[in-house]
Amino acid sequence: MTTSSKGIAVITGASTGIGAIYADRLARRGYDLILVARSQSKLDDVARRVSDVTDRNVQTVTADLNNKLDLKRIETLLAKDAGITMLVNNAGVGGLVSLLESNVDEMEAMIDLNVTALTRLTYAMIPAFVTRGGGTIINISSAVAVAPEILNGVYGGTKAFVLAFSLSLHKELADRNIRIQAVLPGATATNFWDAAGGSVEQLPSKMVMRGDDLIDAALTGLDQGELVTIPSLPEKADWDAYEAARQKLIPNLSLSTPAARLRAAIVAQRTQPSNQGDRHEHRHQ
Ligand SMILES: NC(=O)C1=CN([C@@H]2O[C@H](COP(=O)(O)OP(=O)(O)OC[C@H]3O[C@@H](n4cnc5c(N)ncnc54)[C@H](OP(=O)(O)O)[C@@H]3O)[C@@H](O)[C@H]2O)C=CC1
Ligand SMILES: N[C@@H](C=O)C(=O)O
Repeated sequence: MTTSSKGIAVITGASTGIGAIYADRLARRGYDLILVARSQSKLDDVARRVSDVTDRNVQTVTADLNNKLDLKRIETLLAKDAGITMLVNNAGVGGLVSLLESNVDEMEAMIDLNVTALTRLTYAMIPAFVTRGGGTIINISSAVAVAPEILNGVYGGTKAFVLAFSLSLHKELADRNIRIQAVLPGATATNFWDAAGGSVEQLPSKMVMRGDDLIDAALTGLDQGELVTIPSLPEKADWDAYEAARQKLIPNLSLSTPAARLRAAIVAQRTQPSNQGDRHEHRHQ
């Protein structure tokens, strides 16, 4: 077991699933841990298991990140505890059904957790990392960040936010010795599916990754310096090509004139005699 500490990793959503496996793997890599979730008993189980195997210091903090006061408590912890060197923004919930089948209040709660809590925790963490000269943030996004057609659209939107936010953080903070990684898991065998009202059993097994494989691949991506890690993607070149296509758009996303492909139609509309019929109808309504 590693004896020298790499500092403290704070993992949100560490009571089950992906977060609990991060706890195990990061402790084995020499991190002490602060584990955050709502369920104290599940956090205690994870903490006991991990500290038995690794001898690392593992603390637990119960917090509902949908609750403003609880969230503020975790923000304060991140800002104040000088031992923290890593934040894993993992807590999240999903949705599996379409707009017409889903409830807008549940969608709002999902945005509060997947987007607002993650954003506020990052805002609390970054200035502390800047002051201390560095740190690492791992943001758990999802494959649906780039494939929002697959599950519930609000869920995909929240995970697209996590990806976009991570790309921006990387650009802003690379020269501050702050590492950012966005992880985009595909379907992973955790409680996520039941919590979202479905079942992972309904998916073809060849699409579903084991949690330990997912986290080991994601941490290997981190070791290899990846900004974005899609654990199942066979060819990194495919992501690089996607990213290169996006970068190619950037110089043309804000220009003073409409594109030529649209201009001809605009000119035609503007040179047509004004639509007197419509105005006439309108006047007599
Ligand atoms: N499983 C999958 O197929 C995929 C998952 N992901 C993402 O991975 C992340 C982890 O999910 P996963 O491990 O699969 O699912 P789980 O349901 O197993 O874990 C979710 C974790 O988040 C915690 N959590 C949920 N709501 C809150 C809350 N309001 N406040 C604090 N903690 C909360 C849960 O703990 P507690 O209930 O104790 O609060 C639990 O520890 C999520 O962000 C998810 O979107 C991304 C792609 C695929
Ligand atoms: N990424 C998974 C969920 O978030 C999926 O692709 O099913």
